[in-house]
Amino acid sequence: MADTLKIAMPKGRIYKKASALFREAGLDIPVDMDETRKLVIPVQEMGMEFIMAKPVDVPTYVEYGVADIGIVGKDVLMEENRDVYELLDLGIARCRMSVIALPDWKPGIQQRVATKYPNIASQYFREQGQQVEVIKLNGSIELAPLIGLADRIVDMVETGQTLKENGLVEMESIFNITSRLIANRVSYRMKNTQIQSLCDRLQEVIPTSEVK
Ligand SMILES: Nc1ncnc2c1ncn2[C@@H]1O[C@H](COP(=O)(O)OP(=O)(O)OP(=O)(O)O)[C@@H](O)[C@H]1O
Ligand SMILES: O=P(O)(O)OC[C@H]1O[C@H](OP(=O)(O)OP(=O)(O)O)[C@H](O)[C@@H]1O
Repeated sequence: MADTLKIAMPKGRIYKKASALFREAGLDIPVDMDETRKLVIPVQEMGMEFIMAKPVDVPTYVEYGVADIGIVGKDVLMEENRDVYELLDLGIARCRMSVIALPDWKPGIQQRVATKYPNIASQYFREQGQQVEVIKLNGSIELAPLIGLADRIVDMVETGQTLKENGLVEMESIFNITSRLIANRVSYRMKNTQIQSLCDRLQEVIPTSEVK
């Protein structure tokens, strides 16, 4: 009997899409799992165990090896910069990281940028040769330029509805985002057969047009 394969699953919007992908791959995931408050959930199939995590914490659990593998957005992966293997682009939860401002924005001397992603934003503006003060927020980022906390924001855009409803414009798209399957470096060697078999099954159901 193989060891349990521990998977850090992000609660929220990625979980819904990831569990649908697992089911498409023929893995027997109970449909209502996102409605339970249970945080460690055994899944019979392939001897898996789901660890229901806050999305931003997934790379931490995987780096420390308390989860063998995990599912996480490319945005979090880049921001957290943890020592993990990136195994697979799952092509789900597609959106983009962008610089956003009010339509009348003009470059000024003292620029403030609000974001949930201070590392990504700082690196981006450094590469652009722009000196900005980065302010970390935890949600409703679009509020910042509306109420004068910041001149610009760095945030995700999917449908563009949030921008439209708040009269904001996308100045530049920085990179595209999809969810990724990541692995702990030791687990990848020790549980390679199980991990590879899961990757193979998932790969069969990721539409090629979705993979970037
Ligand atoms: N509007 C969106 N469209 C598509 N994918 C998105 C969108 N917003 C976020 N994502 C992706 O989903 C991931 C998780 O987002 P979600 O909103 O579920 O978590 P969160 O905001 O980090 O969680 P919490 O609400 O617990 O703070 C993001 O890291 C990103 O990869
Ligand atoms: O282009 P759209 O389809 O409108 O999606 C983009 C919005 O979705 C995310 O917010 P989320 O729903 O995670 O809420 P948050 O403000 O709490 O981060 C993101 O931060 C944008 O605000």
